[in-house]
Amino acid sequence: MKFAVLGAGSWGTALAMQLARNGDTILWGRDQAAMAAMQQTRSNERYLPGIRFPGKLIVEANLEQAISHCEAVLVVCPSHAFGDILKKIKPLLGDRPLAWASKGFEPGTGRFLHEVADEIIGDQVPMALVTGPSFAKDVAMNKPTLVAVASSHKEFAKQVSWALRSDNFRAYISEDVIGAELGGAVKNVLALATGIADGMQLGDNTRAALMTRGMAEMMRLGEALGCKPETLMGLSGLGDLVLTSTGDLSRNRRMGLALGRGESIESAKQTIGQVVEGIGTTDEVMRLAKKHDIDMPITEHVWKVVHGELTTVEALTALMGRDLRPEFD
Ligand SMILES: NC(=O)C1=CN([C@@H]2O[C@H](COP(=O)(O)OP(=O)(O)OC[C@H]3O[C@@H](n4cnc5c(N)ncnc54)[C@H](OP(=O)(O)O)[C@@H]3O)[C@@H](O)[C@H]2O)C=CC1
Ligand SMILES: O=C(CO)COP(=O)(O)O
Repeated sequence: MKFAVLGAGSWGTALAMQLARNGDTILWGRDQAAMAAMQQTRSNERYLPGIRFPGKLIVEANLEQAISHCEAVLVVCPSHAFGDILKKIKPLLGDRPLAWASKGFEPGTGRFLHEVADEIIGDQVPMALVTGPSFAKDVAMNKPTLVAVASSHKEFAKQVSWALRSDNFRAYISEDVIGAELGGAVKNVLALATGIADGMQLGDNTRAALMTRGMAEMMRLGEALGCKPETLMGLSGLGDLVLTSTGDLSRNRRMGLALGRGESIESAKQTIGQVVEGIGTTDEVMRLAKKHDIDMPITEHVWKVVHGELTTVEALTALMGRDLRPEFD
């Protein structure tokens, strides 16, 4: 199946490279000059410097051309741009199936990306999402990686997983779309939390505690939303939480590290220079937690730090001072 990958940031480029290890794959990005440079150097020097594209990766700066020459579309943009891109491609899509690999919620509404896709594209075509513990750089460098492909269309999920499959890449399929999306979003907030703790040099015990109790928050919210617990304990939940809470390639973790050292969000954003989904996701997870009356203290205190209501030290003191309770309710 020939994919057009829409979004030529680090993850779109890495996924296009992975697909191109198996066959012709189109990579589209909105920046004409950047796409011309990619075609010339056969690499994405801005986001993945020094890593050369496979021969079967086709660089395309024209959106209509990209879609008309593909059999399926994979959208890999930041979550805030997801709805806009879908509106743009809807008239071009025809009966081509649609996948995405963005992680997060629609800003301002807290809607899952599959809800946004359902509203804009409807049941016109099969849809799937790719998620799980996968740093773009490692995938681009062909390091062994496992992801999950979630879809209510089992056949399309299988097609996506086969298109991605290689000696160093495996994609497991799942039918739990909400669970897969929830894990990939909430872990961004928890990567901020563990990053903050590490930036404050609180030590290994604190990181383990935040990951474990953060996982409990994810499970509580997941239960309220009807997710399968095993999805959250799998690649798209726990797997991605471990990766982004411990791996310094994570932009969310690096944002947390900066906040923990006392830097501002704006200055950390400048230094990171790429999308940090967790800042917006914190708002949307809090919105969901309130709507479903779920206690998510770590998320709540990350929210308070991000919004300047508490310093990192005050947030730590408040979390450590909570009433004692059973580990499992
Ligand atoms: N990087 C990673 O390791 C992983 C990322 N993800 C997820 O993938 C998504 C994309 O992240 P990533 O590629 O890393 O982000 P980057 O910051 O590396 O790149 C973002 C890309 O999106 C493009 N973009 C931004 N707004 C629009 C728009 N309105 N229309 C079209 N393109 C747009 C940017 O274009 P321009 O360069 O012109 O600004 C840029 O190419 C995020 O949701 C992220 O959480 C998931 C798994 C792994
Ligand atoms: O989702 C990711 C890896 O699975 C990337 O995480 P960051 O967005 O924190 O870099």
